[in-house]
Amino acid sequence: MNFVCVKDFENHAYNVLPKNALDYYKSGAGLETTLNNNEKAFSRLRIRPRCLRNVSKRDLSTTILGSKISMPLGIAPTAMQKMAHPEGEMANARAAEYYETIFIQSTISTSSIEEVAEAAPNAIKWFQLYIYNDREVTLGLIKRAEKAGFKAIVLTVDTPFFGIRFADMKNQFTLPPHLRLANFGGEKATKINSTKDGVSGLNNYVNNLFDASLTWKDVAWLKSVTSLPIVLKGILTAEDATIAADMGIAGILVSNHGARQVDGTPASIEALPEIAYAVGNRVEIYLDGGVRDGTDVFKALALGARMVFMGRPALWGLAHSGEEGVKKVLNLIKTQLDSTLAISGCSSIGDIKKEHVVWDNYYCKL
Ligand SMILES: Cc1cc2nc3c(=O)[nH]c(=O)nc-3n(C[C@H](O)[C@H](O)[C@H](O)COP(=O)(O)O)c2cc1C
Ligand SMILES: CCCCCCC(=O)C(=O)O
Repeated sequence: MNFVCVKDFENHAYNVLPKNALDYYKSGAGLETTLNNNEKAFSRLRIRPRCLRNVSKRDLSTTILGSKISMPLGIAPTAMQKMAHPEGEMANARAAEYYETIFIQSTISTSSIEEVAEAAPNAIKWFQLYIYNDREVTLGLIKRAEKAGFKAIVLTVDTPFFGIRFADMKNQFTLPPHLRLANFGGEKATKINSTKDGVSGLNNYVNNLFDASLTWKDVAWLKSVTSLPIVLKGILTAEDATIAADMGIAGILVSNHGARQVDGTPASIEALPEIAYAVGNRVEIYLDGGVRDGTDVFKALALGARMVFMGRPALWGLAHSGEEGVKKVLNLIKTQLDSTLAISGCSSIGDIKKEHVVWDNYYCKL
């Protein structure tokens, strides 16, 4: 079968992944209203194409935190990728390396920081950080990422407590026994299990080991212990974006965590405009959540994002054929973005302007 869009890879993954893994990957929090809305909200945006603009030569490259990338689409951090393919994070990072874009490695990886660095030495790698109650463990992760050549620390700020995900509770999610969280030794590497009906092993792990007392003081602490630029992932309001910008944070990743934390938050693309308006000239802004097509990338850029990331689509690519599958997914979206640029009258990423996109009610008012 010819796979021509992300949905084809998603459908394939639904047929091949074991239930425990598939449910974990695909679920959102609670009733999954926000999960559906993450994708649907993109379809409430309309592109206003401009014509007769000589688009015979086009360039999708841009710069992010000083690094040149070939297109404004990267790979978001997702945990436990070896449940999708035996090479997990290493395959994903290699695909990002091939397409000269950014790979964000999760703290909760089934390949270690060092394994990913060795597998994809030339990829632009960022490290996603969860702050553990044990600050020495946290500091150890930061120092290892610095040593391994990672270019930024992405602090996830939307997970002080773990989201309620019905399927993981029903499945009593447990990490398959042949896998471990490769950045750790001891119980932090393996103790994702559940012994109680209706309880997910993930909630046990996070609610026991992650620091739920985090405040902006801890962001200042992080700034004081690393020389790497810091990106805050999970900001959804202008107020928090303003605090981050005032603190000199390098980047904000507008995200609702793939709608996995609390149902009822806005779609990421709905939250983007107020953040871009508040701090867009002071800090780099990125977005993830529901990006499934090149037109989504175009819309997010028009509304103020400098680049976007995808989470689940890369997992569906991994489940299809590892590194090659992720490359195919990246290539599909890249081709769609190139086509959108051309047909909208843009030759470069810098040509995408906010006037290129409006919310659907714009047309009802005319
Ligand atoms: C299976 C899965 C695991 C995830 N694990 C992490 C993680 O370890 N750290 C993190 O900051 N975000 C994590 N996320 C959230 C993603 O980084 C990202 O915000 C989200 O997947 C984007 O939405 P999308 O899947 O619609 O592209 C995870 C998301 C999924 C689907
Ligand atoms: C074993 C703990 C899972 C940690 C968090 C992974 C994640 O962020 C997710 O959304 O799932």
